[in-house]
Amino acid sequence: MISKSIPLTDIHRHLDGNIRPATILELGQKHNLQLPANSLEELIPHVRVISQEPDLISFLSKLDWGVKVLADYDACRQIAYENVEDALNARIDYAELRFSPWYMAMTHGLDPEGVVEAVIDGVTAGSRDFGVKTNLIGILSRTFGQEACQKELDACLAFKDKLVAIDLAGDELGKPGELFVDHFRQVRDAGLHITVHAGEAAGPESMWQAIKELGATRIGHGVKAIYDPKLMDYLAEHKIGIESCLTSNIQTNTFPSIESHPLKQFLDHDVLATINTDDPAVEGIELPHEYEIAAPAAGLTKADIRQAQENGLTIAFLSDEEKQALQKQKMS
Ligand SMILES: O=c1[nH]cnc2c1ncn2[C@@H]1O[C@H](CO)[C@@H](O)[C@H]1O
Ligand SMILES: [Zn+2]
Repeated sequence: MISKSIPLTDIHRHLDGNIRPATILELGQKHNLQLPANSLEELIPHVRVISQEPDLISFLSKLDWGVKVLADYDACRQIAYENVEDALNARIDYAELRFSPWYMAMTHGLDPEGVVEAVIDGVTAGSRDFGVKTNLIGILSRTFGQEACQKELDACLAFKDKLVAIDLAGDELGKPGELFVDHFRQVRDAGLHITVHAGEAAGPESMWQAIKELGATRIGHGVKAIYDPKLMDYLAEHKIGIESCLTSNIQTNTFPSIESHPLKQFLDHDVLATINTDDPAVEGIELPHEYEIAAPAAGLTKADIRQAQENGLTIAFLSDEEKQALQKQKMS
């Protein structure tokens, strides 16, 4: 139920949450690192969510082995490149790939700026070789605190012309947005777009804060808005985009089941909500699964799914000309 006449976008996709298990094994062996298993079959349960995790933090721990094998800049370049090939295999026309330089750098003491450069290199080469249009979003991993976030922000801003936006991700409950007001003032000064993970583990107040104090024009997940009618109205009226990730929200136990997911309520309320993956390799899904299996299970009609696909292009961090060019390609 992916419409062939509308560009397929994935605008919430963590590049460092999408490291292939086979690559984790390969890089671990290449760099003589201690892994929890020596075969793919045994490694999978350590790097992939098998059913539902108790909470967001347990879910996020499944991403850790992926970044622990990033022993040098070549490894960062390789996983960035493979991410674009994965996007092609998922039939994606345009991907916004996001990554946290600090999270990727910290295990092996890499320089976050070197990580940003390597990711840009890998994604640029991948886009050229696989023909998928991409943009990059730098992540501040709130989990590691204000100082680490300032370091990764500095690394991102050193390459600000190669990024379209900055995001705040990680432990939303433990590290609230209030701690990052100064960081996002710098992002606004640099002229980058802002999207923030909010209303996932915390409530609607976290989304208000992201919009009003951090300057977010898009929100990652944002599902808790359904408990605040004023916020639902505000999102629709001010065209704040919602980056929904259905399977992720079940695996993090944000919602108990796919049937209870509120994406349809957003669409019925004329909020610009979209369908995305989040961390595909960790979740064991890809974008077609979200469109063809998860979305119908969440109660979306064919028309709803089409609307969500259209919204993806509408809220993408692209110029009008770039959007038209993508649309034109689908028509030819
Ligand atoms: O669903 C999510 N919610 C919040 N943070 C996330 C999610 N998925 C990944 N990360 C966070 O993003 C950074 C890596 O790109 C890491 O900080 C990881 O914990
Ligand atoms: Zn995310």
